[in-house]
Amino acid sequence: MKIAVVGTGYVGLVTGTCFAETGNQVTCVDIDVRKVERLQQGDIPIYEPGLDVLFDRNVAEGRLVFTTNLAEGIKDAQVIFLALPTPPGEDGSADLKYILKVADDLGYILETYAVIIDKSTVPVGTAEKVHNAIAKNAKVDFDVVSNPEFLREGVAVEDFMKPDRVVVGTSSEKAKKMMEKLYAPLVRQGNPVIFMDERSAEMTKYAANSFLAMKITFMNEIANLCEKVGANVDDIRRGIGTDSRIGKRFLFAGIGYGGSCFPKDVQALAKTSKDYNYDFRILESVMAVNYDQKKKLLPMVKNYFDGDLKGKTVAVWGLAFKPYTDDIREAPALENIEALLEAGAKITVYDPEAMNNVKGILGDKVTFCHTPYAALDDADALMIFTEWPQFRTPEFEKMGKLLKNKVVFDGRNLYELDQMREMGYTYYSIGREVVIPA
Ligand SMILES: NC(=O)C1=CN([C@@H]2O[C@H](COP(=O)(O)OP(=O)(O)OC[C@H]3O[C@@H](n4cnc5c(N)ncnc54)[C@H](O)[C@@H]3O)[C@@H](O)[C@H]2O)C=CC1
Ligand SMILES: O=C(O)[C@H]1O[C@H](OP(=O)(O)OP(=O)(O)OC[C@H]2O[C@@H](n3ccc(=O)[nH]c3=O)[C@H](O)[C@@H]2O)[C@H](O)[C@@H](O)[C@@H]1O
Repeated sequence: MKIAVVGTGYVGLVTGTCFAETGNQVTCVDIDVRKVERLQQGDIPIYEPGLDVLFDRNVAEGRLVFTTNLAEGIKDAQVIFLALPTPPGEDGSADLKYILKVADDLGYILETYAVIIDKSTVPVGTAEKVHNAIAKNAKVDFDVVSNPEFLREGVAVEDFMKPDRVVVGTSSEKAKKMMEKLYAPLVRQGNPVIFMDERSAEMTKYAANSFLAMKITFMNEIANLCEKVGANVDDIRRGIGTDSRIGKRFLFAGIGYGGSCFPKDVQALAKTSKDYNYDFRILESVMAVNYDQKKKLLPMVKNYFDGDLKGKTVAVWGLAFKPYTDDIREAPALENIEALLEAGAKITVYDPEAMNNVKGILGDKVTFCHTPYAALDDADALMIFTEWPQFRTPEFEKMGKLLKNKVVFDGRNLYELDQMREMGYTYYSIGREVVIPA
């Protein structure tokens, strides 16, 4: 099939590359001239494990090309994906200006029937808005389909190629046939496509992200209670996750959810509820709890230093909002670093992938280090915000020699309590007893 993908951010690039990999001819369009130049030179602007191999192969074999020209990019395309940003507007609703602008342009330039696919996360009713925006000027027949994306950063290729499910919202038989053909290679491998109407598909995406955010938040609240009652949240996770009705995944208590999607999507669903005069109380709680959770370790650090962080050096491990990505959008580490700087602390940081992205924001306000151990040298404490695998089994003796105080504030529960006790560390984590050396 001939496919156009408009927007080559995370989702656009993965969508385009994966559909090229399944034998389609894909043109990716972006207005960011520098990004397109980089892509044309074979340089991927994001860090996403496994994407490079597919990208290189499909570029080399001519199935994946890039342009800044929308008319050129969509020419003869049977399907046109819109993988454009939907950032939160001032009132929390998803801002549709990027999508509606492209929809408007498409009306003028569509030359043959095409299925326009909303891949972005968009509120209920958007397919209709996109349809109307195109229809204003369209001279040919077209359909608008909702096909939300469920991939996770860091495992995006795997999620895209072997999805738990593909959701397609359409009321057009013609578009349905096209979507069946498009996803046939995935269906043949046993990955189901679930068809429904457009509004239900749009809601499915928000329901999925909000449910997962709620699941994490529930565990964070259990963790906070565990600290008070003297229980261990990791045991609770194992104890309830084995119940197949609950499931093992997304039960890890921590420093709050971040990233470019959960925070904005929970907020957007709350706004949709308000617009329809529905008081979605759970969502309000999820947002409030997560706001506090992100700053949870700060009082512990302040308390440890008797309320005064002036002149103290805090080493930070992990900047990305989660491992296997360089994405720092809504990353808990950033908020914490800003607060620590404000309190007068000095910061040394290490992250295997995200430091370049943070340099543009924090500049020389923090010291960027080339190894996790370099960040510890002469630091007064260590804080951990991202569970990169390399932080899981560090050389504790070496760490103890580099740190001025053997104290760790761990937002991801990476270490066993007994292990830290034996090593003589003071160890604060989430939803577990504080380890204080005898
Ligand atoms: N990042 C993720 O893991 C996931 C994101 N989503 C959703 O997918 C959508 C896109 O997200 P990301 O890929 O992260 O966004 P992004 O912000 O990384 O990329 C969007 C791209 O669109 C381009 N763009 C903006 N206006 C344009 C125009 N008029 N013509 C052509 N290109 C234009 C930008 O230059 C940028 O390269 C959002 O709605 C998001 O909620 C859904 C699932 C996963
Ligand atoms: O709409 C989106 O953009 C995507 O949002 C999330 O994917 P992503 O943001 O890449 O990352 P997740 O792995 O879901 O993690 C989100 C946040 O939750 C946190 N988290 C996750 C799991 C957990 O058990 N505990 C926990 O605190 C992570 O640390 C991270 O900050 C969803 O998992 C994807 O299905 C969805 O497509």
